[in-house]
This record gives sequence, structure tokens and C-alpha cells, in this order.
Amino acid sequence: MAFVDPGQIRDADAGQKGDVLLRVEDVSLSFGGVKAITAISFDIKQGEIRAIIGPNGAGKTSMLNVINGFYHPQEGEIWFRGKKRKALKPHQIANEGIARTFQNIALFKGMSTLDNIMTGRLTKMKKNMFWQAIWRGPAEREEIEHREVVERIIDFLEIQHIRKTSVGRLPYGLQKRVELGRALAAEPALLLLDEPMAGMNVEEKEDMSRFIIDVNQQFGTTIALIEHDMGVVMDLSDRVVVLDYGKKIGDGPPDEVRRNQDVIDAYLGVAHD
Ligand SMILES: Nc1ncnc2c1ncn2[C@@H]1O[C@H](COP(=O)(O)OP(=O)(O)OP(=O)(O)O)[C@@H](O)[C@H]1O
Repeated sequence: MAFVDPGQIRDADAGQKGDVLLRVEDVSLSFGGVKAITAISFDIKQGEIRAIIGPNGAGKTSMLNVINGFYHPQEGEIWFRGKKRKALKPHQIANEGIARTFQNIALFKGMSTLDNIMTGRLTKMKKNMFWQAIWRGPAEREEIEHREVVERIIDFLEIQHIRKTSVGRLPYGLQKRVELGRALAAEPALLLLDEPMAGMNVEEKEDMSRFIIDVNQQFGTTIALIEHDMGVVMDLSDRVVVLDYGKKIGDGPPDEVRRNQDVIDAYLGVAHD
């Protein structure tokens, strides 16, 4: 099963570690008169943890929304696995191997942990309602396979004890972990995490950091994340891109970005020209 075999988790098109997996090229996005993103370029390499940081309103979530197809930029291109991407819908982009979590948890609160994570398998399900209606055999077999993957994710994230619990009754930190599980269930080539540690206490943040590192190392999943906690970002990431007022002001390894004067100014709120 792909989920337990790190060698198989990446599909054949995913390329080698260090290859460019996704490239954002000269992307601009406006909402009416508001320029959320202005001529931004950067890449995300196979196998890395890439952080996108910046002060409030810098354009981070807009950037994530462009990458996963919620927004289509007025200018610029997105290249994925060496091909220029057409203006696809979010579910088509999910089918191509990009999964994400959200700033405000977007789970089905009345459903159990297990069922929520199962919904993450939808992009992988081949046997549809038609099959289920005329011949249950193949559909059932497929369901069992999906269920096995989901159970392994539950073990991996150490949430066996809440597998039957309604998600709405779980503490916030665990809900975030379930949301991570649902994204993992799609076995993505690129996992986008929008503030995975927001609202967590120190212990929950440490747990989540550990799971993010484990996902990256054990399954080779490429991860791009937005995070406000600088300590976490600098510890976790291989490279950091910094946005401010919709523009890119820094890009590089954490140590380099930390010393970048434009980045320091942006975080201290130094006035712009
Ligand atoms: N759907 C939208 N309609 C209009 N303006 C928007 C929309 N989404 C974002 N914006 C604007 O675009 C700019 C960038 O917003 P965005 O949410 O991407 O920033 P951010 O860096 O993620 O901020 P935060 O850290 O506060 O979440 C802001 O000025 C915001 O008001």
C-alpha cells in the first residue's frame, strides 16, 4: 500500500528530490482595485519544506489560493511538474496531486475523524455510484483498500483514540491534526498547509511540527506552508519566501532570510517609500 511504502508514495511523474515541482512565474492577482499579489516568482522543489511568510495582508493566503486553483491570476503562470498549468478548477488540481488545509478548519464537524479522513480519498475513488448500484463487488473491494490507507494515516497521526469521535467535539489541536490526515489521504505530491499551528499551545505546536517533518521525511511529500510563528518556520523550513504588501522581499534558507534587512523592516513595521 502506497501510504506505508515511502518509495511508492510519490507517483512516477513526481521527479527527483531537488527538481522543481512547482514554479510560480510573475504572478499578479487583484481584487477590484486591491493588488493582493504583484509580479511574484518563486519555486517549490521536490522533497522540500517551503515556507511562505509575511505580515498580515501580505498576500500569503492569496498565493496559496492561486496555487490550488481557488483564484486565477490576471497575470503570470504556474508550472507544475515541468508543464504550464491551464486554468483548472480546484478539484482538477487536487486530482493532479495538490492537497491543502485551511486557516479556519474546514472539516465536517458532525462526522467522525475516520469519515472526515475518508473524504480525503474521494479524488482516488474510481468506482462510482453506478458501480455500487449494479455490482457491489468491485466497489466494496475498493472501499476496503481506501479504508486501509485511512487506518494507516490514523495510526501515523496517533489519533486512534478519536477515530469514532465527531470532529466538532475535539479540541482545536486535534481538529487540525484530523485536517492534516484528510489532506494526506489524497497522497498528494504537494501539500499546502495554511497556518497549521494557528491557535495551538506550545505542546500542540511541537506535535504538529513533528508530524509535518515526519510526513516530509518518511513519505517524501513536498510541503508549502504559511505560518506566523517565526520559531516554527525557521526550524521547519528548508527555504522561506517572504511577502510584504503583495511583493516578494526575500527568498532563501532561513538563516539568510533572517538577516535580510527588508524582511527585518517589514516585521518591525518600517514605513514604505
Ligand atoms: N477575496 C478577496 N476579495 C478582496 N480582497 C481580498 C480577497 N482576498 C484577499 N484580499 C486582499 O488581498 C490582500 C492580501 O490578503 P491575504 O489574505 O492573501 O493576505 P495574508 O498574507 O494571507 O494575510 P493574513 O496573514 O492576515 O492571513 C489583502 O489586502 C486582502 O484584503
